[in-house]
Amino acid sequence: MTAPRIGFIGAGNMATSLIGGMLQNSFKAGQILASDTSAEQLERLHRQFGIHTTTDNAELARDCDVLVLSVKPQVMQAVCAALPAPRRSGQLVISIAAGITCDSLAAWLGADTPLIRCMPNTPALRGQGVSGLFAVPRVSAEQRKLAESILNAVGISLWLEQESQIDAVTAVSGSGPAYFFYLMEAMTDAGEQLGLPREVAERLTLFTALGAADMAVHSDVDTAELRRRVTSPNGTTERAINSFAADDLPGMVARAMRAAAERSAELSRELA
Ligand SMILES: NC(=O)C1=CN([C@@H]2O[C@H](COP(=O)(O)OP(=O)(O)OC[C@H]3O[C@@H](n4cnc5c(N)ncnc54)[C@H](O)[C@@H]3O)[C@@H](O)[C@H]2O)C=CC1
Ligand SMILES: O=C(O)[C@@H]1CCC=N1
Repeated sequence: MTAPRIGFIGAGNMATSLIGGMLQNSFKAGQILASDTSAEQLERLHRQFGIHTTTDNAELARDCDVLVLSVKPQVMQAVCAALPAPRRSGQLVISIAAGITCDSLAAWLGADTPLIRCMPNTPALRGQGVSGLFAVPRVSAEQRKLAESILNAVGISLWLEQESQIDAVTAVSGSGPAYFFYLMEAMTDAGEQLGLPREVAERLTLFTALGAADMAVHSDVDTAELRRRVTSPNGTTERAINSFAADDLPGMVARAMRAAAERSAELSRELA
């Protein structure tokens, strides 16, 4: 069987992360195509990855076995409406856009389109991505496997039973890297305020984050227990954790993630 051709419509941050991760895995540059309105963005991608690029979205729709719709939610309807119809038989469409429902995509692309909604995240670039996937019933087992092969090349993927769960996935892992980056920014700033050179504070912060995440992923015990093991009675960590608790860190996180999930659902209504 010839390698499936995968076309990314919208070649921005997330598409770049996915393409970069795929090329470090089993995918070849010759089977990946990307289109974008920005010639500059395409030139960068072509130089970086050696993939075929074009400003013509329709070319990808004609040539590819899988279309990955990776434009911003606000332009998705116009992008879908401008694609040629009917498309290749059996062509799978994967949308990674926050908040765009399968019903909307089916209305814009045709009711018989095999559709998968996916919420990836940018660590895909390093093969450390995590994605939630939801397929409409008309997607075949083979097409599900094809989607998995793309997302598993850049990390891990989890299938969802209900489409509405994508809002929660967006709040947890889609937006999640930004929360950790924000915490790392704050820890670096605080380390500098405590008298460390900025580069030293940053290095300490980043490797602590990496080490903690790696330990948690490979641990037999949960993160609460791992936290307890760092926290000596009446020691330094206890003071810091008590300070976080007094400022209601868990409540802050819950409110922020609720806001993200609500925004995802709101986008679905706004852009339907
Ligand atoms: N950035 C992230 O961490 C994540 C983003 N997403 C989703 O991925 C999608 C893309 O997000 P980003 O990559 O962050 O945005 P981005 O702005 O970096 O990329 C979007 C690209 O689409 C291009 N574009 C605009 N109009 C176009 C058109 N008519 N035809 C072809 N290309 C066009 C833009 O020039 C841009 O390069 C969004 O729908 C977002 O919800 C999903 C998960 C994570
Ligand atoms: O902020 C956003 O809307 C997109 C979706 C998840 C991450 N970035």
